[in-house]
Formats: sequence, C-alpha cells, structure tokens
Amino acid sequence: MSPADVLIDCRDAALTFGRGPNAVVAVHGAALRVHAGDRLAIVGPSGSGKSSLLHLLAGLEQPTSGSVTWPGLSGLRDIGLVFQGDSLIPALDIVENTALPLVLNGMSDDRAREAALSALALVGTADLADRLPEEISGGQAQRVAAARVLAQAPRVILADEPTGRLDHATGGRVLDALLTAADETGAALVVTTHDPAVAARLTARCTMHDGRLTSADSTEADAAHSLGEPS
Ligand SMILES: Nc1ncnc2c1ncn2[C@@H]1O[C@H](COP(=O)(O)OP(=O)(O)OP(=O)(O)O)[C@@H](O)[C@H]1O
Repeated sequence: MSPADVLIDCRDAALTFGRGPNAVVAVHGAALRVHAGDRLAIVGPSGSGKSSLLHLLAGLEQPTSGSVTWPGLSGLRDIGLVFQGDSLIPALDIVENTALPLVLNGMSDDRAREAALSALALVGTADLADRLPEEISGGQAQRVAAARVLAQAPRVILADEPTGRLDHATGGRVLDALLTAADETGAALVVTTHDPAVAARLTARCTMHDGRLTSADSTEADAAHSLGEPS
C-alpha cells in the first residue's frame, strides 16, 4: 500500500464540544487512515462519537487538536456523504433529487438526469424515479441516497448510520446499495453503525467507545493498514 493510496489521514484528531466544565470530548485523539478500496465499519453504541469522527473525516468539523488531511483527494468534493434519515428534498421527484448534486456542480440537466437514472438502476430503485420522497419508504429513501452518492462518483463514501432506523432486511438492502455504489465508482466506503451485523458485511472494523477509537479487526490480513500508525 503506497502513501498515494491514503485518501484520508486522521492523526491523533480530537473533537471537543463546549468549554470548561461543560466540555464534551466527543473524540479523543483518533488515528485512522482511509485507503482506496477500503470497506470500513466504525462500530459503537449511541453517543460513542461515531458521527463526530465521521464529521472530522468529512471536513465538516475542525479537530480541536491533531489533524485530518486528505492527501489522496483533490478536494472535499471527492467525498460523498450519506446521512441517517431524511435527506431528500420533498418538492423534487426521486430522479431530480438524485441528479441535483450534479446539476449544482454544473452538469447539464439532461446529462445529470441520465447519470441519475443509471445510478438509480444500479441500486435497484429505477422504478421509483418519478415518485416524490413522500411516496417512498425509509429504506427506499436510503437506497436513493446511495444512488445519489453513486451518481457523484466520489473517491470516498462516508455513510452515517445509514441503516439505523431500518429493520434488518431493509438495512441489508441499503448496505447492498452502498456496496454497489462503492464498487461501481471504485470509492472507499466508511460506514458508522451500532449494529454488529452491518459491520460484519464490511472488510474491516474499528470500535468506538466513549470517544475512543479502541480497536480494529479485519477479515483480510492487509486491512490492518486502516488504522494509522503513530508517527
Ligand atoms: N454539537 C454538539 N454539541 C455538544 N455535544 C455534542 C454535539 N454533537 C455531539 N455531541 C456529544 O458528543 C458525543 C458523541 O456524539 P456523536 O453524535 O458523535 O455519537 P454517535 O456515536 O454518533 O451517537 P448516535 O449513534 O446516537 O448518533 C455525545 O456525548 C454527544 O452528546
């Protein structure tokens, strides 16, 4: 694994909310590297700091100490985000929702629509294209969110509890959609979850507990590289 493959380099990054006696340390010095091709789960209970760590990786929060850099990315636009729950715009139909980030990035309406339709087809949601968000289920909405990120062809997909509000079978289909999105685009995939069954479907796992990234295991010997070594 060459240094060029490091897409996100999180070095001893901490995140504290508030000050003084009210300060909450959401993330204690976390070391983590995301490489091209990674399929990584960050597992931990509610409140353990998973979302906070993901926000650091996405550049949505600045670390209070330590650093997060993106050596293998041309910018934060190379990161596709999938959040838990509603992220679709109610007044736009599903294909328009899927195409929106592309249109906002300057793609023509026709090309964006075409890309959105093929992304929806890849995650098995082509039949929903003309519906409004209120006309689809929560699980379908999460698969549409996966299609939307697929259409953007990011280098890294960061998904925050994408199956959190779904039953097991529906959550499995959302994970299928995210894995398809990552495979089709060649993106690395990082998923936060409290569900060990979801984590088991990814190649490598980190554990978050009380803000500490405590351990990782792997089903592949070389996936240990996902944890950054102290430098
Ligand atoms: N904006 C904020 N201001 C103050 N405290 C916050 C803020 N965001 C998160 N926290 C606190 O930081 C800690 C970690 O929260 P975080 O949302 O990262 O955990 P989580 O593991 O993602 O939980 P969940 O699975 O419930 O989303 C919690 O104690 C939370 O209350």
